[in-house]
Amino acid sequence: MTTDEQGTAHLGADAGLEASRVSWGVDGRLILDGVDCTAPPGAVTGLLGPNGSGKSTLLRVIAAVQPAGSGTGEPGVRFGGEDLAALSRRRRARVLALVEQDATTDLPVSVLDAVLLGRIPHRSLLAGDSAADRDVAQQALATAGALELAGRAVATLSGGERQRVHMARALAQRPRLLLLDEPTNHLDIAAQLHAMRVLRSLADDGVTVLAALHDLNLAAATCDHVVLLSGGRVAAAGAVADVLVPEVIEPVYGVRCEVLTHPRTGRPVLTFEPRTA
Ligand SMILES: Nc1ncnc2c1ncn2[C@@H]1O[C@H](COP(=O)(O)OP(=O)(O)OP(=O)(O)O)[C@@H](O)[C@H]1O
Repeated sequence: MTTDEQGTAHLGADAGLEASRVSWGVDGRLILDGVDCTAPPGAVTGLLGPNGSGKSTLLRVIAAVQPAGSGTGEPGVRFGGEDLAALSRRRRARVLALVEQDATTDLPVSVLDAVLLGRIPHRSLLAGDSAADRDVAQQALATAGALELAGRAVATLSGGERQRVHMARALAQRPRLLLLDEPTNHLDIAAQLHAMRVLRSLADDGVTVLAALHDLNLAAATCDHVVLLSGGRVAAAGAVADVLVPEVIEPVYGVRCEVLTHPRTGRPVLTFEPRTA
């Protein structure tokens, strides 16, 4: 692994994510059952699935917030060829950032200070924030559309404003692997599109992006690849046009689904009805 002057970690040239046969259980219940999940560099990969299908759990296992349980075979999460769980916490935090669903920040800190937390893995242990760290944090706030919030107390922010700050904190970390759990939660439609444009631009810069999303149309419009979970297993994975089809979506979500083609982009547009209709 090499590191540039901003402290960004660079693993091997092929720095994609490969999670193999990931299993995780609690209280005797298997929540993830032998999940394979890949996310290539330079792409936005959507992690889809109904409520409770295991999306958050998988992101937490990939981020090594939760240790992978013992499955069959040799379960593991590799990024750029390296075993993420084997890296030290500090080294891992220089490689990946996780934006958790409804992450709360109860600390009485300003938005700028919260975003500066993303710089901690990049500076020496006893050093405070440098001017360069502050620049990176300001840039991250601007990219996330939250620069005007910099002086506010995090505790006073609305749900959508907090979501932007969490994104900014992750951007300030300058990760090579960005994991996001419902990054468009609480965001209005313009802010959702902005957030997805930010992810696209990061992917264009070579960052590997894996985002759990509920909105299948947002995934259809913006993702390159999708991994669809159902009951802790992978129901389907691949290109958007191959996975977001009625034969796959209807049994997993228990709805009727039709797929149209967007007249301008050519991407799929999905419509849904209850199965009984
Ligand atoms: N620590 C835990 N203890 C008990 N059950 C858990 C724990 N963590 C997750 N689960 C259960 O595992 C299942 C998968 O949860 P997870 O949060 O990963 O799903 P999800 O796909 O992210 O759901 P959602 O779309 O509703 O956010 C759920 O049934 C959840 O209740």
